[in-house]
Amino acid sequence: MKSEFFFYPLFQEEIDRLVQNPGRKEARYLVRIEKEMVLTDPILDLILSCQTPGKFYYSAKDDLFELGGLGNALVIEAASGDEVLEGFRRLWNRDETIPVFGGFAFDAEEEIAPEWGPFGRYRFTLPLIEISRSRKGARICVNYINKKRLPREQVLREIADSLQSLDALPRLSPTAGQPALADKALIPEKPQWNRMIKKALRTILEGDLKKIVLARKKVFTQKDRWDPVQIVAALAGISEKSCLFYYQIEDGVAFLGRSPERLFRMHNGTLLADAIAGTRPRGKNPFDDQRLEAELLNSPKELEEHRFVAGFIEARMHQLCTDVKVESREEILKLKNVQHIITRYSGRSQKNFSPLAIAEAFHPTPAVGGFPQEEIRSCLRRYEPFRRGWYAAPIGWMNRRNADFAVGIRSALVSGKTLHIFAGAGIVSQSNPHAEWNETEKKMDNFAAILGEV
Ligand SMILES: C=C(O[C@@H]1C=C(C(=O)O)C=C[C@H]1O)C(=O)O
Ligand SMILES: [Mg+2]
Repeated sequence: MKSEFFFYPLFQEEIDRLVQNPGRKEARYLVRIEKEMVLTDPILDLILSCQTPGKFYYSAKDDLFELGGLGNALVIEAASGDEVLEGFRRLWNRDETIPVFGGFAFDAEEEIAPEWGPFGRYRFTLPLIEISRSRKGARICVNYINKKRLPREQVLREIADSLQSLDALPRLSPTAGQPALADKALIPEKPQWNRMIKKALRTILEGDLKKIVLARKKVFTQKDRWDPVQIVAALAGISEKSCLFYYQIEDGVAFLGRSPERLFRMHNGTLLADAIAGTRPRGKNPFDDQRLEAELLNSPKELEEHRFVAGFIEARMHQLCTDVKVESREEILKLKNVQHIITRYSGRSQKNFSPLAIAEAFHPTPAVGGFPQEEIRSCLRRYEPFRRGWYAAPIGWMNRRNADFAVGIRSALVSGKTLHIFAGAGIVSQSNPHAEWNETEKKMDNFAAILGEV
């Protein structure tokens, strides 16, 4: 992972050229220098090896686009989506294709739990260094927001300084070895989970709600701080078609995961969305795996769970799009430890909705909230013994028109000495508390393997 990649030499020539040809004296609001490049190192390795406190990485499940960021040019922390869009208005007036990375809390009305404090309600970052890779190739950019309206020469000097400071940082390699665990807490414990599920089943029986997705978490405490780099590097090594996301806000504070679920992708007016719900473990051998697949695709309980999601996504697609197509219906999605039922949709976005407004229209889908959507947040506030923070909420990148957001599941929050690992399960009328517990256990297996948990 150790990388010998240096940023200043890449931009030095261009910076010198701009200094020598000042043109106008005042710099613009956004100073951005872009470079196409041949990149041999994986973007994730570059991001992880650099010891700057703020950084992120995102790769979509179909590998169409990868984005990494180091440092902060502009961070918008906000209480609403509108505030976020207002925060990036000037940036996108200058160039609407510039991507920013971030997300928002599962329940933006809820009080923020202390461990989620640095993430806040909505948070998006325009990085100092932006590295991306698409089918067209790799590109590296440096961004500077000239809030103080400094003269151009000074801005260029500041850019050069920050690049040199990045280059001067010692390069990180992830720490090796097993963690020295001091404590492991299950929130809730199994008996409380059983009570929670039974309560949800009563609510469903009474007919108020039809599906409630309930979550639990494991909190691992170590004597020393967790190394989020070690965890995300291990997640990246899993071969599986899923989104990889990493959002580090401060040293040792990061939200990361390997999510099979794309909330949506918006690209030149085409909207793609997945409905994923209904679960079985992977089999011990191909024969066993096939048996479990058949069981999943024929189970009325799993199909019911899935169809609440598919029906909801389909309805939303019709509100947002024309030409709505079901690309595939009720197929199997195989992951490392589990398999799900997946239905895929596409459509043409019919209005000028911002990607953030689309994310808010979908979230929370019945895959992670429940059905009907309207009452679910207040219901979860009453049922779950912890606050979800950003777990199961949209996370990804957007510019003014395009976006790719994952649903932040199969995820963990690293916060100093504590590591929170999350998983939920869709409760429907035929759910059984014990089976749903086992399902969530399986969904945490990626992390269990990393932690060497038995
Ligand atoms: C809520 C999670 O996953 C969701 C719940 C599923 C289910 O209950 O079958 C399957 C996939 C996701 O829609 C999670 O992984 O935390
Ligand atoms: Mg389920």
